[in-house]
Amino acid sequence: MASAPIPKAELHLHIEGTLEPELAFRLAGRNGVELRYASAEELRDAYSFCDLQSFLDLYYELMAVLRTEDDFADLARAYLERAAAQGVRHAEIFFDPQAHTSRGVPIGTVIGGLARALDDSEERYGVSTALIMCFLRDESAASALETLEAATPYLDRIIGVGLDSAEVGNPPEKFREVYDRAAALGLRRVAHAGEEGPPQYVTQALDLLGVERVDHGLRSLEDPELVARLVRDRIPLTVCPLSNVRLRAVDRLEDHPLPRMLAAGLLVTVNSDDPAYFGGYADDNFTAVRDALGLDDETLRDLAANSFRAAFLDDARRRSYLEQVAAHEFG
Ligand code: HPA
Ligand SMILES: [Zn+2]
Repeated sequence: MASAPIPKAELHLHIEGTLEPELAFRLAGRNGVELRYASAEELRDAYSFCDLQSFLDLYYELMAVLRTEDDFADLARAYLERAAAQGVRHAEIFFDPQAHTSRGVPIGTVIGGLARALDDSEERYGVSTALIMCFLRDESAASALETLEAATPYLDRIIGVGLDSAEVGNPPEKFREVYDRAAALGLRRVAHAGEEGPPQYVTQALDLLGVERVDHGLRSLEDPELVARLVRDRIPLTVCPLSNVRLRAVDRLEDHPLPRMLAAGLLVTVNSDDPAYFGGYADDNFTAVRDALGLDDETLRDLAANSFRAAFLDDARRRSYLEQVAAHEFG
């Protein structure tokens, strides 16, 4: 029998990116939303991307099926069930409120639905959770501030803020004020940087936004001083290998810089980003890098341990999860 997947935390996961074509069709039917695809198979066939923007276009289009609290709860439950089967014990989940409020779905509907699924996640799936609210960087700073204000009644449900969507031309400095405000509210801070954007965006995210973790961060490797800083300050990078190949940040998985990042001493984690679109959930990403890059068991154990080292967990929980990683037996 194949051994169980290694216990891991997932720290870079967009809940809207877990919308599988079959669920999209089910929700479209329930809500009377027309999709411009005849079937789930036809939709799946459209999942071929040449860059981040070509993916984002479809990602935002399909969100039209998400309308009610039940929709968001069903979406999150479907993810948590799959994640648990892939060894995920802790998930820090991104969501994009502006992608819903701009369609007339109130932020309370989004957070209420997600919270319902997360509330019994430990009991049902054995997965502890947290929510990270992301701002769309191709929207204005004023819109991000309004979104943070609209979220104030729900801050007990939100552990931190993030920054996602179209990166190039939307540098971190644009969001300085909203990140200052988030920090004042006691929120943790992360941001996508260095996925398609230059290493200067990673430096800005650290210097101007005060991020504790960098999402993607691949292009940091172009700046040796930045790499030295990330190593010295133990800033985690949440790397998403299958996403990088599908969005052409990396040509082939065999060419992925993950081994170079590990060799440089970076605190790297492996995550699925938008698994419904990129061909795999958390353990699928672990297996894919193992096979393509020839990673040995102890490297996989280190990656899994890094995921808990980089998570927003209290010390007792972190220790308990790290013990599970240390005790894992590979098949
Ligand atoms: O990988 C991503 N990058 C930027 N924005 C996103 N929104 C969902 N996934 C992503
Ligand atoms: Zn992402």
